[in-house]
Amino acid sequence: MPIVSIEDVIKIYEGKVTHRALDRLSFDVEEGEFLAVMGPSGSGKTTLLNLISGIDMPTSGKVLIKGTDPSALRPDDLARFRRRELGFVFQDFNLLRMLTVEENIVLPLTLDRLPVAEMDARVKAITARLGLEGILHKRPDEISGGQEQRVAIARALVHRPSIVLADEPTGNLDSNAAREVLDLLGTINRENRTTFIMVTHDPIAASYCDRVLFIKDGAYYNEIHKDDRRRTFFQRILNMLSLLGGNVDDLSSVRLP
Ligand SMILES: Nc1ncnc2c1ncn2[C@@H]1O[C@H](COP(=O)(O)OP(=O)(O)OP(=O)(O)O)[C@@H](O)[C@H]1O
Repeated sequence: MPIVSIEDVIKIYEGKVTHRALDRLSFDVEEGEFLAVMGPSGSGKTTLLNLISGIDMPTSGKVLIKGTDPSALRPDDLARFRRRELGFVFQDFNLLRMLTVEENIVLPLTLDRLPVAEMDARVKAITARLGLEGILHKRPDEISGGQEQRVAIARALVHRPSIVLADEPTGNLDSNAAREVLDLLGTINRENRTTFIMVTHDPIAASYCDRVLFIKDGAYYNEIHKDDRRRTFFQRILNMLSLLGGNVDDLSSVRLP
């Protein structure tokens, strides 16, 4: 059974002007997959992540996460379901500036009222894994962007979610920090079999994934699967983006590092 199923989903925003942000979109994500979602600006990528995370509901069609329809859950159950099953990584890190690195990472566990010894053990394990031991008592303003994103990833993983949703996780990083973060996500994906769904505009970031799904005007456009070599996969992603058109950055300047 797929871990995420998007079944004929339509999302219409009602307002002064109604807007169909997703248009009969269907696809599955398999457990342990690392999926990138790409598409021009306004094609519905964030809307899709909001539906998967249960922040918003489809107008019609179904979103199933491990067979559960989040929109059918009561608010308390939905909150618990999101905390247990999902982790989130954002472009701007979303760390709490007043808290230390360690406090930011432990935060999701305090919401689940785990015993202190269990929380300590989990924070130790994840910070060792992500190489954050040396900065646990620093605050976000005292560390680099790449370190901030690693802290955000530790926070997303500390409660061992089955799915991590990442919205432009490398959008605010320089190319070296971006590569480190992508390598880290890839390692976690392989070793823990955590499923990743990553929205990105960046073909280099997408080339780290197993599959890239392209959407246009809220509808499925195409998808490509990784082959043996990242360089040729990257080139195929670029080709698809140029076919897709829309507001895609000047691709002629993009080169695989
Ligand atoms: N709350 C809302 N009310 C009305 N329209 C909305 C709302 N949120 C998004 N939209 C519209 O729905 C469409 C899809 O938006 P969405 O943010 O999902 O696109 P996106 O692919 O994530 O874009 P970007 O790459 O620029 O972040 C856009 O045309 C947007 O203007």
